[in-house]
Formats: sequence, structure tokens, C-alpha cells
Amino acid sequence: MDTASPPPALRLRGLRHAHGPRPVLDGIDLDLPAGHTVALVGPSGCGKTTLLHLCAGLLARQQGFIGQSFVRPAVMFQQPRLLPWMSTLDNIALGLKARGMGRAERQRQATRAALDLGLDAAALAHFPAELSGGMQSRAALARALVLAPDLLLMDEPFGALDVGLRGQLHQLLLARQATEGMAMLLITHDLMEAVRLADSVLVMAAEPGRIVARYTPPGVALARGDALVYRCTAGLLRQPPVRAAFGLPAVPAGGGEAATPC
Ligand SMILES: Nc1ncnc2c1ncn2[C@@H]1O[C@H](COP(=O)(O)OP(=O)(O)OP(=O)(O)O)[C@@H](O)[C@H]1O
Repeated sequence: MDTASPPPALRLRGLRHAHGPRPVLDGIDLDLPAGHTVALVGPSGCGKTTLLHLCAGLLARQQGFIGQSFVRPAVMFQQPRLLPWMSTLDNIALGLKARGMGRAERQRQATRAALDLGLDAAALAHFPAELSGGMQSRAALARALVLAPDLLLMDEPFGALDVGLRGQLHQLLLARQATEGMAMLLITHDLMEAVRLADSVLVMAAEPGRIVARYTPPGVALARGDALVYRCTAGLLRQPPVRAAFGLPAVPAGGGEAATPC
């Protein structure tokens, strides 16, 4: 008899949430299995952060089902949220300290995680305020990855980064996922980032927040080249529900509206 437990997963069914009297999420269904990436993309205010906070257990569930069987979830917030009175290295090692790991070992692991993300020894000795925004984002990502999460919840993690740095961190994350098999839930405003990284792209519309399009980009994310990503993003952007979600005018007749994005 096979007694192995099923692989972990995040599963949402009919999730509804209101902030006060105002409905924010209306009937969200989502599946995120181990080793996969789901990108939630939608306009500002459609409820993406609320949804991520519910998945992370930072907000209490009101209505609907949340099944979450990952054992080492980690969250990367919209802002780096580094503690200003600690060195960058101590910030990155903070979660390991909370797990009771000794100072020498946690500094060793934090240093390695930071170097992997392109931070150098000088940056690690600095306070966060002495780092550029991009370096702070790398430190926040290192702080999450050093915990070896099996689920990484990310809220607009790369919003403040230039296109080159974004690309580097995308590749680092995907390589890490390929070796460690972590699941990723990524919130982004950026359709192209969603198409580049995700196994499944869920497009949300606002008022109330709901999923209006589901799209599976072709192939595996690590192998998607720029041309494919541009083409698929352009195709997705021609879909009427996606255009409506972002408040874009309808594509005029004969403007190349595609039955499928790619
Ligand atoms: N704690 C709160 N109390 C009241 N309203 C809130 C609260 N948090 C969020 N909201 C409202 O809920 C709606 C959804 O907010 P949320 O931050 O989840 O959206 P979002 O899609 O992540 O937006 P953005 O992309 O701008 O970060 C917004 O209208 C916001 O003003």
C-alpha cells in the first residue's frame, strides 16, 4: 500500500473577503502545486495583496476554503521591510535566528544566500539605509530564500528594479526553483513578468476582485526566450477580459484579436 503523503499544495475555493462593508475578493479559485509558479496579475486595488495575505495567514479567512499544506512558507513583501538598526547580514539571518540556529552557522548560510544573489561582503556589513533600492530588494529576497522555503509568496518583489536587475533575479529564482522545487505565488502588475515566470497566469479585475482570465504560457519558464514572452504577452493583452481588467479600450475590429494568446 502506498502510504506516501501527497505533495504539498495551496488550494483556494470560493474565497471571499471584505474590508469592512466593502467586498474586495469575490469567489477566488486557485491551485498551486509544489514546484509550480502561479502569477496573479491585475490592476492596482483589485485585491492581490489581500489575497496573498490570506494565503500567508496574515489575514483571517472570512468565507471560502484555503488549503495550505506547505511546511516552510516564506513571504517577500512589496517593500523590503529590512530592520534599520541591524546590518544587512543580520537582517538576512533573522529568520534563521528565530529558528534557533547558532550565530556562526546562520551568518554562514545568510552570507551564502546573499552572495548567490549578487550582494557582496561590503553590502552585508552596511545598514539597509546605506544600500540602493535594488540591493535592498536582493537582501529581502535572500532573507526569504535562506529559509529554504517550499512555498514563496511574493508581492510585487521586483517593482522597484531596473529591467536588467529584474532579469537577473528572475533567472536566479527560476534556477533555484528548478533545483529545490519550491512553489511560488507571484503578485505583479506586469503581464510580461507573469508570462515569463509562471506556469499559470491568473488575471484579476477589480471591484470586487475576481479572476477573469486564466492562461498557461507554453513550455517551461527557464526555457522561455524573450521573443516568445513578448509574443505571448501581446496575445494575452489582446484578450477582451484582460483589456477590460486593465481599463484598456477594446481592440478595433480587424485589430488582430486572438482566440488564444500564443
Ligand atoms: N486594511 C484595509 N482596510 C480597508 N481597506 C483595505 C485594507 N487593505 C486594503 N484595502 C482596500 O482593498 C482593496 C484591495 O487592496 P489590495 O492592497 O489588496 O489591492 P492590490 O491589488 O494589491 O493593490 P496594489 O496593486 O495597488 O498593491 C483596495 O481598494 C484597498 O484600498
